[in-house]
Amino acid sequence: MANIYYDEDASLDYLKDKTVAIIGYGSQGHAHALNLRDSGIKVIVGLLAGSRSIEKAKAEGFEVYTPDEAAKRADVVMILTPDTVQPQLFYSAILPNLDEGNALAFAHGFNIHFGQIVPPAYVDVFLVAPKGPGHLVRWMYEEGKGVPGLFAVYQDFTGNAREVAMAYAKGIGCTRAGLIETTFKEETETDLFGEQAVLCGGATALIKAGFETLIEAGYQPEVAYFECLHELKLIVDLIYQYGISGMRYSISDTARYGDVTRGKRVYEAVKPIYKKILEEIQEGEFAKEWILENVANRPHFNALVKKDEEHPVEKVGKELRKMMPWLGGKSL
Ligand SMILES: NC(=O)C1=CN([C@@H]2O[C@H](COP(=O)(O)OP(=O)(O)OC[C@H]3O[C@@H](n4cnc5c(N)ncnc54)[C@H](OP(=O)(O)O)[C@@H]3O)[C@@H](O)[C@H]2O)C=CC1
Ligand SMILES: CC[C@](O)(C(C)=O)C(=O)O
Ligand SMILES: [Mg+2]
Ligand SMILES: [Mg+2]
Repeated sequence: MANIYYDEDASLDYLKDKTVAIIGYGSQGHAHALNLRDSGIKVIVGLLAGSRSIEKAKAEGFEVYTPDEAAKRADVVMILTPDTVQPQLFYSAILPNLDEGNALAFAHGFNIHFGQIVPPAYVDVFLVAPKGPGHLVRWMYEEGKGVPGLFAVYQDFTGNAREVAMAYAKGIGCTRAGLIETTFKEETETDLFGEQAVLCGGATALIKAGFETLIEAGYQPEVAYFECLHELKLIVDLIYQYGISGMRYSISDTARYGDVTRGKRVYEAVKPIYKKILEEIQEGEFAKEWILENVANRPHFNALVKKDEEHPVEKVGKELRKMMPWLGGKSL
């Protein structure tokens, strides 16, 4: 079993008297910056001139510099821009401003693992990857809770990289929920697999396939929405809180029987596809495709996202969610 680290295992002292530069102020960027600051760490933000997020970061009380200036002023530089723009940003603005003994940090191992960023030997290199979307990293921290996370050290120049990484993870709230040590390879491959096959790609595929099946058979779209999308959250909440067996305790035995027998068929259909998706990740095929898609300005990606934005499940959902004011929540 993996060692799992909690608050008492990590010390914020390793970030005391250090300045952390958060480069990028999006989903993860705003959450790391705010949580670290609330944990008593000095944080500055690095954003390109003209960046849309400058106003937000300033309004939330941060000193905002250009990425090169932020890197120059910092001891720890955490890169939280989209993965595909990180190499260009790293070589143009960050690398020239890294001093000996600084730390270069990531929330995902993609660019190091796939060789898109090659760090200099005179810095520490680590990752702290929360296992949750950035907005939840912030909201849960504010509620005194945390999102679990992984950390890995790729390069330990100072001899303290591991302790600094764990301090960083504590500062953003991961050690409240559980922090696991990993490698850049394991984090990168499992994270890509999870988001493609299960969490995002897999879940949305199940929703769309279920919704379409019911609509095509003549059932009302609103009924299909409640059945295949809305209730999924309620079922997953039970699994999240009580495990699969706990969820099965709350559902009817008719549902339980359908779950274990029909679910098995879905499982058998999906498992070989999952293996193929994982292989494409491990062999760098997915990384190459995604990097080249960006070089071409994302034509395939944009077309697929647009098609899904126009899916009837989105149209129905928009209307039905208006009738549930408690879903308003905080804005993303
Ligand atoms: N999203 C998530 O929850 C998770 C993300 N990660 C990892 O965290 C990292 C950050 O991801 P995420 O938070 O989604 O990123 P976002 O897409 O939310 O980052 C947006 C920020 O990056 C800035 N930015 C966009 N393009 C550039 C550019 N070309 N040069 C400089 N800055 C730019 C944006 O500026 P502007 O405001 O001008 O657009 C904005 O401040 C990635 O490595 C990702 O894999 C890891 C775990 C979960
Ligand atoms: C599930 C998607 C994710 O890996 C995440 C929020 O953890 C991401 O890259 O955004
Ligand atoms: Mg992830
Ligand atoms: Mg990811």
